[in-house]
Amino acid sequence: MEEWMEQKKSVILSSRVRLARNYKDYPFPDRLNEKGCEEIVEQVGRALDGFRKIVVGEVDDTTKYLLVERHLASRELMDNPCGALFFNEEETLAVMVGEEDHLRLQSLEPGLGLRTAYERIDELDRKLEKVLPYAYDPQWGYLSSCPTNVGTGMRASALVHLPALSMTGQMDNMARAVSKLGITVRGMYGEGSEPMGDLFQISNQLTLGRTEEELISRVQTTVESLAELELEGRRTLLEYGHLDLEDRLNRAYGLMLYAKKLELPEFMRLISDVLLGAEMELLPVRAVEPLQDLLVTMQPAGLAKTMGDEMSPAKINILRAKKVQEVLRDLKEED
Ligand SMILES: Nc1ncnc2c1ncn2[C@@H]1O[C@H](COP(=O)(O)OP(=O)(O)OP(=O)(O)O)[C@@H](O)[C@H]1O
Repeated sequence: MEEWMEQKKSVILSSRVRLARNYKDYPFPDRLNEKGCEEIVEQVGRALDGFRKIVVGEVDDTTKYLLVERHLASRELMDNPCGALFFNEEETLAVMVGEEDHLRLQSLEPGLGLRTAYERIDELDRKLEKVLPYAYDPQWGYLSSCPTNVGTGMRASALVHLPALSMTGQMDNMARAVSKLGITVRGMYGEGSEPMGDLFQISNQLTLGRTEEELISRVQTTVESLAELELEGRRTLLEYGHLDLEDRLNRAYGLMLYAKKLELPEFMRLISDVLLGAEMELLPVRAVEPLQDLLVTMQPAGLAKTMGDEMSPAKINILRAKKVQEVLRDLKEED
């Protein structure tokens, strides 16, 4: 049982719960003028204690991309210059103002932590509701410009790594099957993002007509079932294609150890295999967590920041290869 829990932890990388909230006395964001947006930013800022504030229009592109890479903000928020992001020091709580809704409250947790994430965001939501005039209807619940967000306004999601299901060509079928249960499968950066590195975001499709607890339970059960199927897939690969699997994983490891430049799509493909190899103990890697961290730190804006804000793709690719090798050498198990 303990071993299963450990393995499952490596499949489920992080959890997020977000709540969509709107003001009752302002038009929805697509009709909101700049003045209205600034007023809401100001009021939310006053209601939040100890949060860092970033106004989208006041920061450079690298900082914007970095916030998306760190999963603190959505891509959509970054298109609104008067929008703002507030987040706490631990980066576990964030509030986006001026996204698809006036407010998007989000809570992030490592691993499968949907309930903890929900409790934390619920506490913040109750605090804000006391001072901000939310648009709420006793029959429909929280109101939103997009019908899929009316009701609880909640999306609960988990970011999962499913290389065995991808390798065996089962992901399309899985996505179709879970959609019948009201579950959506997206890429790692959410709506509209292509899956990379066999990373998928699993979340509830609708927020109306069910309680928060029901929605979380449904996402949690689906994610746990997918994790079980993934682990089963790994066992099958070991049993029936051991040599092919070892060959593929070692090739990825070798490329990562010796490449002089790594573009993002290639890096994401290789890191997925190397993570799988480390988790299955088929590669000489001592620990998995530093590899998981690379999924965030090796994205372009994070690397550009370490080079002093220069977004030159060629230089970023060289730096990525160098940094990955430092980590892999540090994690190498002696023979
Ligand atoms: N489980 C998760 N772990 C880490 N980050 C996540 C997770 N789920 C979502 N995110 C991040 O949240 C951001 C928004 O994701 P997404 O577009 O799916 O949600 P949303 O904006 O709440 O949904 P929508 O606007 O479609 O109703 C993305 O940048 C994504 O990286």
